[in-house]
Amino acid sequence: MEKLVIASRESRLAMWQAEHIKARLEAMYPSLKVDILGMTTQGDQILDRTLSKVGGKGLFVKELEVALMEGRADLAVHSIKDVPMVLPEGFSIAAICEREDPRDALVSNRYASLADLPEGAVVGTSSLRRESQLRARYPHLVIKPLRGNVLTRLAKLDAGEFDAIILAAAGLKRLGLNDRIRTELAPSESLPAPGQGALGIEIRADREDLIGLLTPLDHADTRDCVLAERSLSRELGGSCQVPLGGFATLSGELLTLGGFVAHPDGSTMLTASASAPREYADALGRTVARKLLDAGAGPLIEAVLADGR
Ligand SMILES: NCc1[nH]cc(CCC(=O)O)c1CC(=O)O
Repeated sequence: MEKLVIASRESRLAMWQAEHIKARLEAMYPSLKVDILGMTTQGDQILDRTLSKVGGKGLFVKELEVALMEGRADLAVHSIKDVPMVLPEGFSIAAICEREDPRDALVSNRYASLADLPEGAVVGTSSLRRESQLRARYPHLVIKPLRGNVLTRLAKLDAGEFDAIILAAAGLKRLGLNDRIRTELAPSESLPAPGQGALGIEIRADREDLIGLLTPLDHADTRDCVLAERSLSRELGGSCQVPLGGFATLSGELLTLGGFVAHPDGSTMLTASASAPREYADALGRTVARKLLDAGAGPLIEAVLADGR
């Protein structure tokens, strides 16, 4: 292989991520030339509605998959949290790379922590997961929708539309915007999204020629955590339409997964967790999902989906 093409969204964060993978590949394989094919996805274009209303995660990856299918690109670099839990037929994830900070972060020009936000303070987020957790723990706050890429969201905060916004710490850190983070939210306060902070490399399933090349980019600890988180989400029909979180950690060879499902208004919040040896990551996700379903997640999910329609 002399040349590889990476398909990427064109946002600053997506481009940073594609450049990062390009640099790692070129460092490993000095004779390899890597190009980046930037493209706009529907998820980048539709900005006036929340993701839960326009059909969710697939919107950020579909155009990239078409490029893979048509042979215009060899691999697609994604934030794995934007990748649907069930890939379309004919695609596979060849590597899950080492995770950046998985936590959510509070960004504000006035307040240093969630606890400092006064009654009626306006917090921007369009993630039902973030919204439900804020509403459950801080019912005195006003949550307003905020879409667009990371820089657009920061610009809206700076324009005074919000007292604070919640973003993934990983995106800010990758863009060198660490100094915008006022506090990282502990997972007990804002449980991250399945896969948050990790990159996934997608290829066409028939491109076995790429597997060996990409395997060194795979990070086993991250992969096992993310597999458990994604298995939980998949089992609950995970999409952006239902507030749901999943976060796994490794301690030695033991994987511990926590998850929640909530009503967007924060009135119901079901939580569950379990541990298992890391080789059972997928089963662990199903176990935690089962516990949530036993606690009533099924009817809750049905009700949330019915409200959204
Ligand atoms: N939903 C958009 C998205 N997809 C991935 C990230 C951040 C980087 C990551 O989680 O890897 C973001 C922005 C955000 O949630 O603030």
